[in-house]
Amino acid sequence: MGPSLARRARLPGTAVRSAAVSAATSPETPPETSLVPPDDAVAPVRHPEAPAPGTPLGAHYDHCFGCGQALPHGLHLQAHAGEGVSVTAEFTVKPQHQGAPGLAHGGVLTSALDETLGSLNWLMHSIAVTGRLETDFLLPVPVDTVLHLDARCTAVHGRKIYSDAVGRIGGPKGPIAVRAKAVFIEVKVEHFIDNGRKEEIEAAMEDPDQVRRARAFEVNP
Ligand SMILES: CCCCC/C=C\C/C=C\C/C=C\C/C=C\CCCC(=O)SCCNC(=O)CCNC(=O)[C@H](O)C(C)(C)COP(=O)(O)OP(=O)(O)OC[C@H]1O[C@@H](n2cnc3c(N)ncnc32)[C@H](O)[C@@H]1OP(=O)(O)O
Repeated sequence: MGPSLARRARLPGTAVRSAAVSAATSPETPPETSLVPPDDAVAPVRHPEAPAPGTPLGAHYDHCFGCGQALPHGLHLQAHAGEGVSVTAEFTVKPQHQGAPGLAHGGVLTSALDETLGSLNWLMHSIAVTGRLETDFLLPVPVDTVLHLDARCTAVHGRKIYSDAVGRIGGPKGPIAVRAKAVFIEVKVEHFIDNGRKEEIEAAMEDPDQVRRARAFEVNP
């Protein structure tokens, strides 16, 4: 075996001499938004027409990697409305979700958290995209495990929606294997229409169910 990368002699011309750039001060990257809501944030409000607790939320888009049924290798996550602005969801780790042998990939687990947190916005009839998401991985999650997810919205500040989630293994009351905090940013439906690839957007706009699902969230009371 050759020397480790740390001990290997540097190749000519590979030294990086540029000054350290702080993400917080670079004009190209705005500073990170804190995951802690500001003091003047308000409590989230459940929309009066939000589905009753226990109701399955269904997929927002059939080809969504998280909740869609059309992708064979997707997560096929099933979320249910909870009390207030909370949801529960289940995701079964499949062999195609492995990172290390027999264990779920961390990015896949983060996707499951992201999807669950994203579905909270439905209960407020708000369309929002993930702005920031931080995950803690506390236990390894083997293939075939059912991850029991529980998410709630904690605060809203302007277009920023603060939420957190945990994922338990060994049952809905089992130990926490993953947890996350997120800030979602409310957007108009045009966010998708203007930015999505043309062929998928056209197909979505030709699907009356998809248009209904997207438009239903546009008008807040
Ligand atoms: C008819 C066909 C329609 C088809 C549509 C189909 C279905 C639609 C329905 C529902 C689907 C909705 C979501 C999907 C649900 C679940 C999936 C999981 C969720 C995801 O996986 S989703 C993908 C990953 N996600 C992105 O792809 C975002 C990329 N990004 C951007 O598109 C922009 O970056 C954006 C829009 C985020 C902001 O841009 P912007 O210009 O609108 O915002 P702006 O600068 O005005 O900031 C306003 C305030 O947000 C703060 N802020 C801004 N950016 C932030 C950040 N990143 N983190 C934390 N805070 C942030 C500022 O600090 C300011 O805060 P303050 O007001 O306090 O100053």
